[in-house]
Amino acid sequence: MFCVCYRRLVRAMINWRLNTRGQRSSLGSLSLTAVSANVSARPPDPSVMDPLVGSTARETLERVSASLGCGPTDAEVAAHLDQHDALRHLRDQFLVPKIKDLPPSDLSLVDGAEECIYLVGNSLGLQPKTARKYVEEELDKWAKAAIHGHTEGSRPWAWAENNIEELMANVVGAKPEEVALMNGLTVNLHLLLLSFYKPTSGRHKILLEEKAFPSDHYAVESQIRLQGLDPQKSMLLLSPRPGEETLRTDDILEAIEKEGDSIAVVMFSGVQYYTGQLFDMAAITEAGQRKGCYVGFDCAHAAGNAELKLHDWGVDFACWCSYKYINSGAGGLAGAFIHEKHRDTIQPALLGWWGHDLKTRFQMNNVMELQPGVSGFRLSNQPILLVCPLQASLEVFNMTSMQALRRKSLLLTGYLEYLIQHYYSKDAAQPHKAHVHIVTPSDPQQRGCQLSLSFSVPILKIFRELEKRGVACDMREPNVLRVAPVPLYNSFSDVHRFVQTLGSALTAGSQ
Ligand SMILES: Cc1ncc(COP(=O)(O)O)c(C=O)c1O
Ligand SMILES: Nc1c(O)cccc1C(=O)C[C@H](N)C(=O)O
Repeated sequence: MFCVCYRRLVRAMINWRLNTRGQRSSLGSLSLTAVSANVSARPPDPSVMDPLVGSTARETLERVSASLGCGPTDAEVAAHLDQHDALRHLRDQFLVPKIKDLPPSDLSLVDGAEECIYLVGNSLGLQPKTARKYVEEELDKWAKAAIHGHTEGSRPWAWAENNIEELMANVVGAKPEEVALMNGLTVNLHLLLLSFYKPTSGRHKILLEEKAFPSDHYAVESQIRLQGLDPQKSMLLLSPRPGEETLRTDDILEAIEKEGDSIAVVMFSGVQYYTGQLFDMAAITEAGQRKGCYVGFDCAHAAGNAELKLHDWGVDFACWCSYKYINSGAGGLAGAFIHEKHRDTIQPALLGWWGHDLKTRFQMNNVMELQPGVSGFRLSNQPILLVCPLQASLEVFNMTSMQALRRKSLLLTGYLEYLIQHYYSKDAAQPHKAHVHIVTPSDPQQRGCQLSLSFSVPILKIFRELEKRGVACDMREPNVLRVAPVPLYNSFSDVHRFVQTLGSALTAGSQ
């Protein structure tokens, strides 16, 4: 009985691979044609969209407004930038909630029929339109073919996640075999630390930011305890200089240089969740490895946001969730990366059958044939219902490139910064006027799309007033409002509407 099933499975795998090889390449060229058709119908104007051409976002905005005969803060500029945005069509791939459907909206203040101003893709990305279709396909398959779904259809459950690894690898700058899709982010961080954190008496520390995301902090703390060590002695927390809000790259590198001999693992975030600071991952990796440390990154806020080159930078390991910028839905399937240089040397501490070579996995002879690299870290079969929305989103990423998204992002976030500074900077002539301070670094190379804002008036009231007016953003204790215009689906008009709405919220919230 088993032999029959197993043979059928292997045959299905082989057939599937043979059939889809052709399909996938033709799909690839199809989608390319579709994208280039779109672009050629409405050619992008690089002098409008590329802030590098105009040097800075500010210069681009001033140039565009001069050509339109208006001021840089006028809504016409936003409309013009949207019109010339070569990625504009990607918004149509997502479901943007209407204001009336957001629970905190106050319909006496805003038109509920309008789309909300969604600036919280840094916490939960929007739903790709094809997500529901893909999930329904698998529910249908389960209903009609049940057990046969493991091997049948366009998304055989037994290896469905393998088929989207390449798409994910493109987003994080990795080779497909360096990426695994599995578990949640914190679970993956633990699995990776179990293999990379091998403390000795001399080299036992983990270096991380002082205000790392709580789950990362707890993961590191508990890994240190698991090794019988004291977090007080082995957890090295790096804070900004007194009076400063973000870390200087030089200070990070200096800490590594100074403490490196006792550091086992440098474990930073790619983009800091609270401040929005994008760390110089290449420089941190180089500095850490020069001192003999392993260097890993939590890319939760960097994946799908910044242009990552995990492979080229030689990062040892990384992990990320996929429900923020990668739009896979709450609790979506997370990612893990191990550089190919560790393919045969770094072993998983914990084993499960999904780490076994697919070709012989279902022979079930209890003799492990471990897949090399990160693939061997898989434990359980992957939840197909989580693979579906992730596939839907990665296919949208595949319609463009991280380079093109980043190019738009620089201008989009630069535009947000410009408008906030223009309207809401501290004004010595009006000391009682509420003002906004941008915590995120002003250097575009040191940030992704998020700006973290603090206020001269109580932040909670401002947040509530924004929410009433159809803005989705979030607040993080103690004192920032995070605003993230995501280049995949946000428009310049979203940013303009947000800044206008912020004016009303500041007035209402200051009373
Ligand atoms: C930086 C960072 N680390 C860890 C987590 C926790 O992720 P998860 O709950 O998916 O394990 C999050 C988000 O919730 C995060 O932003
Ligand atoms: N997953 C979340 C939840 O269920 C409730 C509140 C927040 C979250 C988040 O994912 C938070 C997110 N990682 C952040 O950067 O704040």
